[in-house]
Amino acid sequence: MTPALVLKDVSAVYRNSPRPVVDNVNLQLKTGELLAILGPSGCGKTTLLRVISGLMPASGGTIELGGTTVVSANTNIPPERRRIGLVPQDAALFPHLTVAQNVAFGLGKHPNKAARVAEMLELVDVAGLADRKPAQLSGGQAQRVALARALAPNPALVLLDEPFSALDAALRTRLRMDIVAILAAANASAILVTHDQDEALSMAHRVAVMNGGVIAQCGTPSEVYNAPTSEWVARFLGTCTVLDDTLVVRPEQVSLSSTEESGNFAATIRSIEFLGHSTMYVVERGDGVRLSSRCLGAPRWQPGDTVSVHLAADLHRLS
Ligand SMILES: Nc1ncnc2c1ncn2[C@@H]1O[C@H](COP(=O)(O)OP(=O)(O)OP(=O)(O)O)[C@@H](O)[C@H]1O
Repeated sequence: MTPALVLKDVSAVYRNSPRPVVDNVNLQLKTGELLAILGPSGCGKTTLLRVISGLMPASGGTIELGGTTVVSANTNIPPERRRIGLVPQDAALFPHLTVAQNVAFGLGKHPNKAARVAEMLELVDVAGLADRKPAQLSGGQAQRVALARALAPNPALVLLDEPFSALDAALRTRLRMDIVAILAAANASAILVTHDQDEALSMAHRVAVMNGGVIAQCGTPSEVYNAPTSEWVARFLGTCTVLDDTLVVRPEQVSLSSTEESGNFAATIRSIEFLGHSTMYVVERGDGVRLSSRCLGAPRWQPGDTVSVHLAADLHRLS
């Protein structure tokens, strides 16, 4: 089956930047797949989206959308002809149009405009808000409408640029699974740009971890989290200690007990952070190496206590 999107050696450079901000990026997206591009601020995520959508020219490489070349050395299809739906950070709905009119906006001379709008509003669960203006919507509702507007023309690709960044933490978590379900129901191929590890790991089929303009690693959420290919990726995806420069130890792989057991080693509790569902401890081995340990429930020890530490058997080794 033809991939929804193929990027081959795509680079991008700003006029005043000394080196490419997107540097030889290679990625493929299957139809119906949700790929997260995850990376720290300034790594080039938004620039990559701008190049894919055609808002910025590539300085090199090729881009194919649904088997059609939209960018190459002698091709640069304009944004409006790429069939890409964009969901920006702040919804960016047209303030003077109603919800229904916003969703209808990109439909042009669609034969069943009203029915398509109704179908999209139903899909994102805002059917009762069709006649409201954007100012009368909550942040979460506005993002749903922005997604409906992006999906309405049946785009080849949906780009979501930090779509939850303006929302509070509780709403953000709730909306994540809704958006995944909506994209799946529409069989949409989508790229989600985020700097939030939890968001990328929980929502995407695959995660491309980006750093300094390059894709440091691309894989399933479990591959990038459990089998990082570099110390940088390991650390970016969550708390860890790297033992002997090679062994990646995550807090959930470190268990503590009060009784000595064979294979365990002794350590001293240095700090405690109660997180409600779990407690994060920092423990220090005799040689001064510190490890984080996540244990379910409330704190059982105090700073200064000696505990017996057990490491999981399946620690990942960096090659
Ligand atoms: N118009 C511009 N001119 C010159 N440099 C720019 C321009 N826009 C962005 N940059 C630089 O390009 C780099 C990548 O920026 P980009 O916005 O793509 O990163 P990002 O990963 O999306 O960051 P964030 O998560 O903070 O939005 C940064 O170093 C930024 O300063």
